[in-house]
Amino acid sequence: MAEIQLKSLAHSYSDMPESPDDYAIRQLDHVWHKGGAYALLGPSGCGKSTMLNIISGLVQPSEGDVLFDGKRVNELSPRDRNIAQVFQFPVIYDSMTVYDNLAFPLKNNKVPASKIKARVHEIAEVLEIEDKLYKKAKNLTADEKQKVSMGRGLVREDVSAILFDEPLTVIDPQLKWKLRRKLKQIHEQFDITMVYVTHDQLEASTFADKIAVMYGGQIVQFGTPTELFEQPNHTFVGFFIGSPGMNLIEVQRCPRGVCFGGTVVALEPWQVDILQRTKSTNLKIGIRPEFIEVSSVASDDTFEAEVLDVEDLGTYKIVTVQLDHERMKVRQSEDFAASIGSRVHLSFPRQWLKLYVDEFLVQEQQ
Ligand SMILES: Nc1ncnc2c1ncn2[C@@H]1O[C@H](COP(=O)(O)OP(=O)(O)OP(=O)(O)O)[C@@H](O)[C@H]1O
Repeated sequence: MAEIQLKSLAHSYSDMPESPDDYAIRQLDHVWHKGGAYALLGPSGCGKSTMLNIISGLVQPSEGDVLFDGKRVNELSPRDRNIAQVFQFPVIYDSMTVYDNLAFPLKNNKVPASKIKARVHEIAEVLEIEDKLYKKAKNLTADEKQKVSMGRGLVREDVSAILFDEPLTVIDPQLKWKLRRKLKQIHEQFDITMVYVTHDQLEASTFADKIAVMYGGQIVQFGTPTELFEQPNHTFVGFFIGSPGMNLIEVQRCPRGVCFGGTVVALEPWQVDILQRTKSTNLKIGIRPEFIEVSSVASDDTFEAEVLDVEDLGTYKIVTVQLDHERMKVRQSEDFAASIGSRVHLSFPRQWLKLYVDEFLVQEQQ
């Protein structure tokens, strides 16, 4: 097990990158700590697989260093890095039995036969495939095959880390949840550094203690699921995490706050202070649907809006409102009764109203 550090890392698939857009990974520093359960979450094409392949050694980064426990491994082959990688599709030998598939990485490493037997049985038990051990792999279902693929990664006790690249893509939706729980349990039992790539926020937050959100070749936030929800560092995190995502509104500077259309939103003095010191005109405010308060009566700090739509999701409602020329989503309890076309009064609790300059969160200096 190792701490994996990425230092000034960048990667371009082009031989002659000319602009930041030519990079699949833009320069970043990051540490995956020893024994952590991490998810790497982001949309298609943001650079997740590239990052995993750089860690495992399948791809050589064009710039920067990969360090395992402080030692540079850029020149080491994937095999010498001792990384196990589980891909979207099972990588197993169909003609071999499940037992031989699991034993293979250990035989390769010259582990004594008695040790191999004990370890293969231990892993098969954890993955609940003990009764399949002496079956040919080709006779297994897709999810059983993927379990064997995972088992081949888990069976080696000397691995630095296990990297999962969307490992549940081929798995039946009902089994996905079970396998995710299994992986989490395995992590707790074996205490291995695990990095799990996915574009599914639910998958990321059920597996990982901390999630790295990737966007445009950068890690825009690394935090717990709660931190990503309550304090999105970047507009993309606000938009991508949550269902529906954060309401984001383009705004201009106004005395004591910001405005859009004819609406003026007051901000905290420290936010106004920072606004006055920045030149950027790329300004947004963000608030999650869960944090907007709705009332039928107006008060000093409320904004009048029209109800455009009410979507009943069984245990709660998602209400679409129009404030000025902006549409916003608001999450309300089941007993929300205002009808479409009626007027409601919104308030934005200050602690949940975020200000973004150039897409990044403006934070109070401690
Ligand atoms: N071998 C390659 N040669 C050239 N460009 C590549 C190669 N592999 C990936 N890319 C490009 O690098 C960028 C990042 O791709 P990558 O596969 O790392 O993203 P991803 O987040 O894993 O996407 P997905 O979820 O679709 O697998 C994309 O623009 C992609 O087109």
